[in-house]
Amino acid sequence: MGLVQWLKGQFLCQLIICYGFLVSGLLVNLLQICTLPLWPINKQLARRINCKLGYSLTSQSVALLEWWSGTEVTFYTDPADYQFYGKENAIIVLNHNFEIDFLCGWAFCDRFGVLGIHHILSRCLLLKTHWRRTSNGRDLGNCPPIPLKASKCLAKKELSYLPVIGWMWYFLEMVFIKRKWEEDKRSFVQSLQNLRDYPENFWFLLHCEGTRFTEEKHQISMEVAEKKGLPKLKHHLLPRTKGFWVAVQNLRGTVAAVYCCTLNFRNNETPTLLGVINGKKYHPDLYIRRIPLESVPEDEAECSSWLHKLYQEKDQFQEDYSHTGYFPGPIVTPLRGPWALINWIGWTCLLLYPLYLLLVQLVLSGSILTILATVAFCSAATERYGSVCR
Ligand SMILES: CC/C=C\C/C=C\C/C=C\C/C=C\C/C=C\C/C=C\CCC(=O)SCCNC(=O)CCNC(=O)[C@H](O)C(C)(C)COP(=O)(O)OP(=O)(O)OC[C@H]1O[C@@H](n2cnc3c(N)ncnc32)[C@H](O)[C@@H]1OP(=O)(O)O
Ligand SMILES: CCCCCCCCCCCCCCCC(=O)OC[C@@H](O)COP(=O)(O)O
Repeated sequence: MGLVQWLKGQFLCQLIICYGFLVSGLLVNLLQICTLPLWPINKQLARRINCKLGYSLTSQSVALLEWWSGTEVTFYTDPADYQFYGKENAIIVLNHNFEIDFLCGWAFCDRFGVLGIHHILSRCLLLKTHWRRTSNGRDLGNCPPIPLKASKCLAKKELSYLPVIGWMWYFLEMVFIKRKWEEDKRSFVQSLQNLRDYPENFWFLLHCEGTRFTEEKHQISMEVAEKKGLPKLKHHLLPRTKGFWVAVQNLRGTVAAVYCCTLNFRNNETPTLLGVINGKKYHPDLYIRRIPLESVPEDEAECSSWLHKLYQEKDQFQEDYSHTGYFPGPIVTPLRGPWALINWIGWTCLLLYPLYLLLVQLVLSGSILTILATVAFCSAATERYGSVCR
């Protein structure tokens, strides 16, 4: 095992990563709260600032996935569709089987600039074009318009209470639901309507299955499929169609396409967040199909059948993948930008400095007892953590 791989497995390194994420997250939350007075004055500016703040947090987990654990998503898609990615608003329909599917989603977003900021930095720092100054919606600088992007999702209400991530999503105008239609319908429609004048291009993620796949849930949902006379699915739960239909209806004219995304991992890997933090490399494959929104029926019943048919196709892709290890279509490799890593290193350096001062103070305090107690605590924690991970 190389030194770098050994370091990745060390509790102290992982503790530093989690410390950095949590403290920078709370700082981001605080800065987001500071934007509150701006909302009534200049809502679009407040939204843009929140997107950038969101990027500085979310991209840390992309850096963790791609640079720390070395996991790279392999993208399968039709090259004719590829040209649209990152340049239009879209609804993303994704299977929900893996603990780190959201991380792979963010990595996908980042490759196409939909996570937040890197296009601006690329242009301003790498290509040396002028900073885009906007006023009354016009470009005043002489660089071409820069696409500004954001990722959104439909998530269960409980996630909005999570410190750091949930609070950040609140400011990013994620759509939260209680998964009880009667209670959700008003706020769901309102949240979708709010996205109609969102100043950034966005991708809106919908897990139509409504919950993560387990064998037990699969069995129950296939009983529902049987009662409804629908073909059984092997790799997916039966999709809930109401949320998809409402999203499509409310985002028509705003969103150009549905991206049907099917994610799987090679060699039957069962990836975990802890594994990623431990520096374990996984092998995700993501198949993306672009379906123009006009081909999704407007009528609720027809839209429902359309979605069921889509899931039957997705199920077939997964079945073929389980035999061949491949999705259809050529592999495309969008470039990995350096910004997620630069942002992560920046935060880590900034937040490690107070820790370093604390350490110096500890050593200078000269108290052997305190130093020994600290070393003993760290060793015990490392040992305990090591036995949990093994
Ligand atoms: C690799 C990634 C690629 C791309 C990613 C790209 C971009 C990423 C972008 C952004 C990322 C940003 C952040 C993401 C990060 C992390 C967060 C990720 C996910 C969050 C996870 C979640 O929270 S998932 C849970 C929330 N989502 C949903 O629930 C959506 C699906 N549900 C619905 O749409 C529902 O319709 C509803 C919730 C809106 C309403 O549900 P309700 O039940 O009240 O009404 P319905 O009409 O839908 O249901 C009643 C009908 O259902 C039938 N029924 C009963 N039991 C079942 C069953 N087990 N399965 C299926 N159907 C069932 C029942 O019979 C009723 O049928 P009727 O015919 O009588 O209507
Ligand atoms: C640099 C360190 C980075 C550390 C990264 C940590 C990031 C934590 C982000 C948490 C994001 C939470 C996303 C959770 C998705 C989720 O919650 O899925 C489950 C639900 O669908 C189904 O729930 P249910 O139906 O109730 O079982």
